[in-house]
Amino acid sequence: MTLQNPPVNSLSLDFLTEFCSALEKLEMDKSCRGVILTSGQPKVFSAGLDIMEMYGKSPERCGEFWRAVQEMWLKLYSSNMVIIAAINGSSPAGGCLMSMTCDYRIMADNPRYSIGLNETQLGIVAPFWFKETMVNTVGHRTTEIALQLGQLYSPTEALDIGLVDKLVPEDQIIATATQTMTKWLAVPDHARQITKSMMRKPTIDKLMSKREPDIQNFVSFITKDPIQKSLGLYLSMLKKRKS
Ligand SMILES: CCCCCCCC/C=C\C=C\CC(=O)SCCNC(=O)CCNC(=O)[C@H](O)C(C)(C)COP(=O)(O)OP(=O)(O)OC[C@H]1O[C@@H](n2cnc3c(N)ncnc32)[C@H](O)[C@@H]1OP(=O)(O)O
Repeated sequence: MTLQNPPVNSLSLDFLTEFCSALEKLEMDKSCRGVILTSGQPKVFSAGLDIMEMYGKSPERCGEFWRAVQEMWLKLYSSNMVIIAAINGSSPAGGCLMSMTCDYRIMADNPRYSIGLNETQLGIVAPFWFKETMVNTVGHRTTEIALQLGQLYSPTEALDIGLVDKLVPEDQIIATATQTMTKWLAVPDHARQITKSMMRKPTIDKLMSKREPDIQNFVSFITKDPIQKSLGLYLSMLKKRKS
């Protein structure tokens, strides 16, 4: 699957809806046992959640957006398929979350790229299921530091902490992902799928049982004046940096 939402693959409501529907089709297709997730945009895997979906929007619209974010996470994290992330660009916040739901992460070895959950840098807080996905990936202590600082890691740093599994030159990323997929698909599906589910079920069940309160929490948090102000400042910083 190639992410195509120019310029930076930000995760808008429309894009998330289309992504989930495409993933669901593959999940139901018995001939499809694995997916390589990559970006069709230069330099960026995904810029994370579309900040415009959280800025100046009605509570109803924010709720609808958050449900779509939850759905994307649930579909990816609980997929029966082998999902390999071929991270061919920067992957902050929601982009990092998306990468962490995959079974294996291969990143392009380019020091200009970065990956991490940088929410606190925007004045927002990564929700419990973002946090737990990271704990499940890199452990508790590393997550505590990463989340409080809103740390973005270079590919080499990400490899050191286990946030990604392998670095390769960018032009070898799909070939390496394909070789890796062959290895993963050599394991009998049922045994691998049950094992994956055993590892991830507690985190998935927790969000499933708290979906509505999590949406309400998000809406009441994101629509608060100081949070809107922080997002506005961050957006203007992004635009200024460009000029
Ligand atoms: C008490 C507990 C309560 C819990 C409540 C839960 C609350 C949780 C809430 C939210 C969680 C959010 C998670 C997120 O994912 S937030 C998004 C964070 N993303 C970022 O910080 C990334 C920002 N972008 C960048 O750093 C760069 O754009 C980069 C991805 C590195 C690409 O750089 P470059 O190639 O140089 O491109 P530009 O910066 O020039 O960007 C091009 C245009 O795209 C716009 N842009 C960039 N990112 C986003 C985005 N995430 N959303 C919307 N728009 C984005 C950028 O402004 C440029 O626009 P323009 O061309 O109009 O200037």
